[in-house]
Amino acid sequence: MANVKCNPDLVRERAKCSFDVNELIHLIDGGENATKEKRHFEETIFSVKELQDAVPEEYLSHKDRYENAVRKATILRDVCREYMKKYNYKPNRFRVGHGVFKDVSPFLLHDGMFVATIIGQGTPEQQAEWLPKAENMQIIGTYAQTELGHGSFIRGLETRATYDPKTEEFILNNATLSSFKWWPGGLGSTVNHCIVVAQLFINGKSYGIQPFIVQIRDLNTHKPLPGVKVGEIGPKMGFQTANNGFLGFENFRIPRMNMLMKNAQVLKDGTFVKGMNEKLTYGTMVMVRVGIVGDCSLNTSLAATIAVRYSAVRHQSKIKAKEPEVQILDYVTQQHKLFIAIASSHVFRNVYSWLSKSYLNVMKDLAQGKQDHLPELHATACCLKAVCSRDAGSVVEECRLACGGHGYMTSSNLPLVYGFTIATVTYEGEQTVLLLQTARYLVKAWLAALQGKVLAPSVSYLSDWLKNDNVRWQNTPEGIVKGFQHVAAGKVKAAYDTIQKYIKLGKDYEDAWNLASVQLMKASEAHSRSILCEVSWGEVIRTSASPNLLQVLKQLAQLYLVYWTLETSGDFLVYSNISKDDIAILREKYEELLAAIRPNAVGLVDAFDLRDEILHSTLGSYDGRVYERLMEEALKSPLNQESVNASFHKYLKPLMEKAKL
Ligand SMILES: CCCCCCCCCC/C=C\C/C=C/C(=O)SCCNC(=O)CCNC(=O)[C@H](O)C(C)(C)COP(=O)(O)OP(=O)(O)OC[C@H]1O[C@@H](n2cnc3c(N)ncnc32)[C@H](O)[C@@H]1OP(=O)(O)O
Ligand SMILES: Cc1cc2nc3c(=O)[nH]c(=O)nc-3n(C[C@H](O)[C@H](O)[C@H](O)COP(=O)(O)OP(=O)(O)OC[C@H]3O[C@@H](n4cnc5c(N)ncnc54)[C@H](O)[C@@H]3O)c2cc1C
Repeated sequence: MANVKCNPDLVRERAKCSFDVNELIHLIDGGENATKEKRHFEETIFSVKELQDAVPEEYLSHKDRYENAVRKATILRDVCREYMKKYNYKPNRFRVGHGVFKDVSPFLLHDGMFVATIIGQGTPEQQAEWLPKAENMQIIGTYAQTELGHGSFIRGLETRATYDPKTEEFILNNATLSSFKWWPGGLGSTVNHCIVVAQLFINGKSYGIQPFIVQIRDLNTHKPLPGVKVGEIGPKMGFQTANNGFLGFENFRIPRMNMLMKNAQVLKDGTFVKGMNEKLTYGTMVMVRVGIVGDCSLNTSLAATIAVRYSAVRHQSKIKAKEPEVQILDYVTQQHKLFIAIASSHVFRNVYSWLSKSYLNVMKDLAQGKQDHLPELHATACCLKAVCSRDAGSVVEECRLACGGHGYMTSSNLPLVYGFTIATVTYEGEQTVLLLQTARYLVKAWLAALQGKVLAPSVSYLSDWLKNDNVRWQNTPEGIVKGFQHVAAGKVKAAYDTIQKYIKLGKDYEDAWNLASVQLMKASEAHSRSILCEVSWGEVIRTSASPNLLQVLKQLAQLYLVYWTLETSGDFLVYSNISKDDIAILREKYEELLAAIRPNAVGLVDAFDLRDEILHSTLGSYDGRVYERLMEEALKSPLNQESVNASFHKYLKPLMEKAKL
């Protein structure tokens, strides 16, 4: 990239960077070798001509766009397969996926959830049967859980799987419209198999929801099998190429062994054998929630790279009347909008790495029959997924707005990035619903703290606070982290007390919970923020890097802490010993941090190492040829391929002539 002829502003920005950009790239990737491998893989993918679109896909019809996405998905699959064989390297398909599809792959659910569910929910025999076929694409699948009538409340799902011991089969039925599966990616026209989450019935008795692997289309003709009604749900706000679909069954029979039986089992005679914990059926969702935190880091880095590079190139208005128009990046308000995006991407990455480790540890425990840490993992994954996805959506939108009118252009790619980022707030558990799951855990933890019990590490601050809620405020990163814990503890206590108040007024527990649920949701958000702050600051101070880089990483981590303290200063005034003077000091600190980060802004986004082919942005390319690219892309519009459009003769001219009469 270094040899590309760049916009002079970007050249100047890069020259003043105080740290080694390559060092940060390697740190993010996990080592110099990992960067080399990543770059070699990406070079290979983006040199495949067939993966490059001649016409921007936004000009294609819905159908053509889908077909083009499937075409590219199959080529990408082949190239990856060959690459993996040749180099024994497991690539990150999600990252290059943004480049190849701009939006998302019609195979996203195959890779992200179908294969993962076979691994997580299948017995060794079932894995041996389906995993090789799924991994080498002999079968293509999705994860079909959500229905028209129910998404959040999965115990309310209506799709039925009724066991027939005579034939040793399950009979699938969707008797009502609301029971139709609705949303699964790839279901529309791509997949031939699904994980169907359905209510199990044996001898008229319900045994809760279970996962079943179901073939829905013929492998040769791709026609829906008899008894299957399947189709696509139509255009959405984003995810246009994900091929989301609907599905219903009528007396559709599948063999008994198609129920994934790692947890619960149905024996030949119809005996139901309970698993260790029925919530393990929800395991794929926990895994994906963890992954989404990582995805939030990537999505935020895409938007930050585009907006920061554009802000370095764009000149508008003046700070001093007699001086030239400034780079918009010099406006402190612009820095306020953008630097939190850079900082958030690092925070999400560090927290993702921490959460993934917890996830893997819990999976190891579960394999040995130990489930003590599962509730803590579930609660942590829920609130982090909810808060990170919401933050990522807000940050991406702020980056888009920070690009003014050009941020509204599809060719900036910011609208698309916003489309797939904001979807993460809803899928894999709607944000409020997940925050309230964490709140259940926090309320239990609070009760345990009141009873003097030892709490799990992520909530032990509740006991500390109970012992001493009068800690002197300190304007240091550690002091701020403590402050966030105080806010969270104060909010948990307030929400708990509110529940108790309603119960004393004669409400039953469930109604009291609902009445207190805004407070519960906010407590859960505060808990999540305290984890984000504690973990990210802890990761940064443990990072081994050169002094120059470490200084910049600490500035970013502090910026995150100070930004969120100021954003939620009302909470701090209520729940901690912060004073108005402390807030004034933090405001000053925040301004100092913006100024300190300013010279490194372009270097920092360069260190995300996102190739132009992944960014897909007229505003964010490495060379900063913003206006040239905007014009080049505009000229690709089909309306610019003719000097006079037919509508002139058909409609405009007659209109003007009528007006003359
Ligand atoms: C960098 C890598 C990137 C990778 C990215 C991944 C790529 C894939 C991305 C794909 C893109 C889009 C795909 C989208 C797919 C989907 O959306 S699939 C559908 C997802 N649906 C949901 O998430 C539904 C949300 N609802 C629920 O999860 C549950 O219904 C809910 C938890 C809200 C409630 O369940 P109930 O059974 O009603 O439980 P409840 O009574 O409230 O609680 C009982 C008890 O159980 C505990 N519990 C609940 N869930 C779990 C769990 N998963 N694990 C452990 N324990 C769980 C809960 O805490 C309660 O405990 P308590 O002790 O009684 O309090
Ligand atoms: C882009 C995208 C891709 C998707 N892909 C898939 C897929 O591949 N497979 C799949 O199975 N599903 C998929 N989904 C579905 C997704 O998982 C659900 O939409 C999601 O879980 C939310 O459920 P819902 O739509 O029923 O929302 P609802 O639950 O109806 O939410 C509506 C409102 O009700 C509120 N609400 C609901 N319950 C409660 C409660 N208990 N307490 C307080 N408030 C509540 C919510 O907070 C929200 O404000 C996808 C969705 C999207 C947007």
